[in-house]
Amino acid sequence: MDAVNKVINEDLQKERDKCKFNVAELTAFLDGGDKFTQKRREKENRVFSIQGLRDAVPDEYMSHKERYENAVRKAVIMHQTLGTLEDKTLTEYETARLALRATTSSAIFKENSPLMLHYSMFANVIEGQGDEKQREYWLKKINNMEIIGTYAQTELGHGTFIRGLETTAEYDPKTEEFVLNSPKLTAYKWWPGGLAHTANHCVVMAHTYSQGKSCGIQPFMVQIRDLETNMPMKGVKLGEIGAKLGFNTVNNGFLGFENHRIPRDRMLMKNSQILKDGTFISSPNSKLTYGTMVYIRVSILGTMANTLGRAVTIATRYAAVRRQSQPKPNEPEPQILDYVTQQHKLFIGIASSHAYYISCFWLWTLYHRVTKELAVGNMDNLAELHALACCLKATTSADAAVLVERCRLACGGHGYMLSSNLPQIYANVTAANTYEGENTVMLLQTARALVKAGMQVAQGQKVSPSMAYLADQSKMAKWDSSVDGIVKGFQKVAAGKVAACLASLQRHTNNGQSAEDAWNLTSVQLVAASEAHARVILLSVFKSEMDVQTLTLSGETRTVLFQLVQLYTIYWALEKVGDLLLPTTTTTYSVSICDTAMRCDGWMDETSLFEKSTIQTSARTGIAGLVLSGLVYDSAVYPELVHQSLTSWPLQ
Ligand SMILES: CCCCCCCCC/C=C/C(=O)SCCNC(=O)CCNC(=O)[C@H](O)C(C)(C)COP(=O)(O)OP(=O)(O)OC[C@H]1O[C@@H](n2cnc3c(N)ncnc32)[C@H](O)[C@@H]1OP(=O)(O)O
Ligand SMILES: Cc1cc2nc3c(=O)[nH]c(=O)nc-3n(C[C@H](O)[C@H](O)[C@H](O)COP(=O)(O)OP(=O)(O)OC[C@H]3O[C@@H](n4cnc5c(N)ncnc54)[C@H](O)[C@@H]3O)c2cc1C
Repeated sequence: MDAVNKVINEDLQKERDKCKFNVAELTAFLDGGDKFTQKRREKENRVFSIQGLRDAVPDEYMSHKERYENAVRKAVIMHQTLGTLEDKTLTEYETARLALRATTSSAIFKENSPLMLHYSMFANVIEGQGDEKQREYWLKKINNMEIIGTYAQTELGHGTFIRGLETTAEYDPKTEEFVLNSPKLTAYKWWPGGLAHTANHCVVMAHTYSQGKSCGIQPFMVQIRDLETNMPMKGVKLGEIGAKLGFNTVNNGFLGFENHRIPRDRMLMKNSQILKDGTFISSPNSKLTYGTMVYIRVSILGTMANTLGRAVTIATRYAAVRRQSQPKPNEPEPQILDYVTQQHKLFIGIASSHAYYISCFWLWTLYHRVTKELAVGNMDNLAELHALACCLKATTSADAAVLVERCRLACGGHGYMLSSNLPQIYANVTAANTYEGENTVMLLQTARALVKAGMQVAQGQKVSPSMAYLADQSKMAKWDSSVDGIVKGFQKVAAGKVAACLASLQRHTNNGQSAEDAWNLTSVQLVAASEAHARVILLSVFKSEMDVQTLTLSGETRTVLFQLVQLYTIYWALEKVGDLLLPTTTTTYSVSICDTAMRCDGWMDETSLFEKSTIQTSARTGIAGLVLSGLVYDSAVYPELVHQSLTSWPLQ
C-alpha cells in the first residue's frame, strides 16, 4: 500500500505544477506564521508516524463496541503523544489557532474521539465557571488526565430550552450538600459525549434550589464513576444512547440521579454562590453560566473551516485525476475538473473554507477581548459576542453541510464509498447544525439583537459595531458589482429584512396578537434577517481582513486570496439575487413594491397581502418587483452579474 502512495498521479502533479502562488506562504498565512506551520507539521508528523494509530481493519467493518474500544485505544496513544508536544509558550489564542488547523484528531478518529468533550468543553467550563480555588484544584487533574470529564447539560426532554432543564440540585444546609435527582425520565441527561463509559466526572447543569427557592440553572462538578473500578457511583445511572448518523466513537451517553449527594463546594461558584447556610448569591448576569457554549460556537467556525477544507481537498484532487466523457470527438477524456459545472460545485467550497478560517480568527479575537472584559465585570460587549457567535455558528455549519454533501456528489459513485471518507465528514459536519445550539434557535437569538438594534436605530441611538450598518440610510442609486459594492447590497438586504420584521411585529401586535405570538408569526422572517446579517459579517470580514492581513504577502498569493474573496462574494450575490434585486432602504419601500406587484399581478388583494408566508411573498414579489420596480437596479445588471461570476473564477 505504501508503495502506491509514493507515486503521485501525473494529472495531479500537472495541476500542482500549474499553481501560480506560493503554497508555503499561503499555508503559513493560514497557520498564523511559519513558526505555527512548523509546530503543526511537527505535531502531525509525530502522530501520523505512530503505527499503533492505524486501524487493523477499517473501522466501518467493526462492531459498535469494537469501534469504541479501538477509539479509546487510539485516544490513549494520542494523549501520550500530544501531551509531550504541549507547548506552554503559546498563548491561549495561539493554542486554539494551532488546534483548529491541526488535522491530527480528524485523521485518526473518523467519528471523533471519546475524549472530545474532555478536551473541548470540560476543561473550558471549569475555566469559565469555577472560582479560583476550584480552577486551581480541578484544572490540574483535568490536564494530566487524573480525571476524564464531559459537559452534561442536554436532557431527554430538553436540549434547546436550558431554563426548562429538569435535573434538580437541592441544597441541604444540615449536611452542607446538594442532593441531585432526575425526577422524571425526561430529566435524564442525554447526549453528552463520553458520558456512557469514558467519563468519570462531568459538569452537570441542574435546576438548583435552596431555602425552598429556585436559584436557576447552575453548574456542578460531579464524580459519576469510581476511579478504581470505573463503576457508577451510588445513586448514579449511566449508559450509551446508541448508534447515530455519526459521532459513533464519541460514546454519547445518558445519566440519571437518584438522591446522589455531593459536597457544597462542587457547585462551580465563579458567577453564583450558595453559602453554607443556603443563602444564594446570584450572578451579575445569569447568562454567564452559558459561557462555555459561546466558546464552542466560536470554535465551530474553525471546525467548519477545517472539515470543509478536508472534504473539498478530497473532491478537488479527485476531480484532477478522474477523466470522464468525450465532449470533443477524437480527443482523450478530459479531467472532470475541466468541466465548469465541476468548478462551480467545488471552488465555492475552497473559498468558504478560507472565509470561515478568517471569520473564526476574527471572532476569536472578539471572544478573548470580551472574556477579559467580563473578568473585570464589564458586560458591555457580551450581547454582541453572543449574537455574532449564534448567527455565524448557524450559518457556517449550515453552509458547510451543504458544501460537504456537494463534494461527495461531485465524486460520483466513489464519493458514496465510505473509503472516500466524505460520508463520515458529512455526518460530522451536519451534527454541528444541531449541537451547541440548534441552528434555527441560534438564528432567532441573533434576531432578538437585530430587532433591538433596529428599534435603537429608529430612536437615533448607537448600536453595536457589527450592526452599525442598520443606521445607514443612504440610498443605493446604482448596482456596484465590486466586492465592497456587493457587501453594501447585502447590508441593504439585511437592513430591509430587519425593518420588515419590525413592521410585521408591529402589525401583528396592532392586530391584537401578544408579543410572543407576534414573534412566532414573524419567526420565518426573523430567521431570514438573521441569516442575512450573518452574510454581511462573513462577506465583510473576509474582505476587510484580507485587505489588512495580506499586505506582506507576495503578489501571486494576494491575487489568489482576493480571487477567493471575489468568488465567495459573487457566489452569494447569485445565491441571494432575489433579495439583492429587491433590497429595501425602508419597510415602506418594500411594502410599496410588494403592494404594487401584488395588485398589478392581481395575485391577491391588499387585505391578504401579509397573510401569505413571507417566503412566498418575497419570492413572487422578487420576480414581480424586478419587472415593476426598475427603480433599484435596472434589470440589465443581472446578466452582468452572471457573466462576471463566470469570467472571474480562477479557471487555470
Ligand atoms: C473545538 C471544538 C469542536 C466542537 C466540539 C463540540 C462537539 C459537540 C458537543 C456538543 C455539546 C453540546 O451540544 S452542549 C449543549 C448545547 N446546548 C445549547 O446550546 C442550548 C441552546 N439554548 C440556549 O443557549 C438557550 O436556551 C437560549 C436559546 C439562548 C435561550 O436561553 P434563555 O431562555 O435563558 O434566554 P432568552 O430568554 O432567550 O434570552 C434572554 C437574554 O439572554 C441573552 N442570552 C442568551 N444566551 C446568552 C449567552 N450565551 N450569552 C449572552 N447572552 C445570552 C439573550 O440574548 C437575551 O438577551 P435580551 O434579548 O437582551 O433579553
Ligand atoms: C452529535 C451531537 C453531540 C452532542 N453532544 C452534546 C454534549 O456533549 N453535551 C450536551 O449537553 N448536549 C449535547 N448534544 C445535544 C445538543 O446540544 C442538542 O441536541 C441541541 O441543543 C438541540 O436540542 P434538542 O435536541 O432538544 O432539539 P430541540 O430543541 O427539541 O429542537 C427540535 C426542533 O425544535 C425547534 N425549536 C426548538 N426550540 C425552538 C424555539 N424556541 N423556536 C423555534 N424553534 C424551536 C428547533 O429549531 C428544531 O427544529 C449533542 C447533540 C448532537 C447531535
